[in-house]
Amino acid sequence: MNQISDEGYITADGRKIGAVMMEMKNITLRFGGVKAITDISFDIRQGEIRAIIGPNGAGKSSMLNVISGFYIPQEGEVWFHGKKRAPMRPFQVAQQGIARTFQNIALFEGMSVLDNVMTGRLTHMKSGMLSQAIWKGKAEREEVANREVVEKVIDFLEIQAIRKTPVARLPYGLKKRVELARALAAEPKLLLLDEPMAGMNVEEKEDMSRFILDVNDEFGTTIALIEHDMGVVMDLSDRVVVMDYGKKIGDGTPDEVRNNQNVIDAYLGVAHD
Ligand SMILES: Nc1ncnc2c1ncn2[C@@H]1O[C@H](COP(=O)(O)OP(=O)(O)OP(=O)(O)O)[C@@H](O)[C@H]1O
Repeated sequence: MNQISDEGYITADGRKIGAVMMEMKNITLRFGGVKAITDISFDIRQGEIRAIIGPNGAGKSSMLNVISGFYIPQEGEVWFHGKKRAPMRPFQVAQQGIARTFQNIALFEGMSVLDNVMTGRLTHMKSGMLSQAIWKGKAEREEVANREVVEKVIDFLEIQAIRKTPVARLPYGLKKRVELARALAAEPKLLLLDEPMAGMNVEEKEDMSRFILDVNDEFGTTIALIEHDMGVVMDLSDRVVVMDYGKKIGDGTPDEVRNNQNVIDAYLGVAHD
């Protein structure tokens, strides 16, 4: 990686990373007496794959929840595309182009893969029930356009064969892929992945890693992910934020983080899942 300038940097593998897309400034989040996040600042750049790592309870999911609007921090500011973000609800954050997957799969188990992925288009649907009744043509055109995006995502993630299958019948690894498909159907600018490889076998992890890299490469999607598998994190990410007990203890390229003594002491040097 070359030096980071305002415009961005070139990664070791030659990808062009752009300007800052999202900036977290001095974020503090409390749950009653528990401080989940203490005064953390970091940024995510256009086109980057950014990881957040740290031991259990470090505050990683809380941070992802702040980015996606599920939690409003008591202190600090969230900046997106150069503007300070007012406190907003998750659906408003989604409308700004931020989509996410969850640590525990959150799909509609009884619905087919196709219908689950279609729900990813909800933030793009402009026609309400009333206008659908009055302007049937417009609603139909919208439906066709939404279907096109969804079919493209289904092809891209190679899940055509299971498009009609109810999610409940799928093995775990495929469910995770369907969750990724639903998030991608929203055509996000920033994709948040909460432990995308958790519970997967080696082969499933390899598939998921490839899809994450392909999404970033093909659609230019910026990705922020939480992951415990260090091999995966170090392979996939351009830069890594390390959290411990709600504080930031490291931030840099995988190599910088790997050689950071605080990080080794708190996390990398000890056994973790
Ligand atoms: N909704 C909540 N109410 C109260 N405390 C919470 C809540 N969510 C998180 N916490 C606390 O905040 C701290 C950070 O939790 P968080 O889930 O963000 O950590 P994490 O790094 O994602 O952990 P893990 O790797 O185990 O998922 C923990 O002490 C946790 O108990």
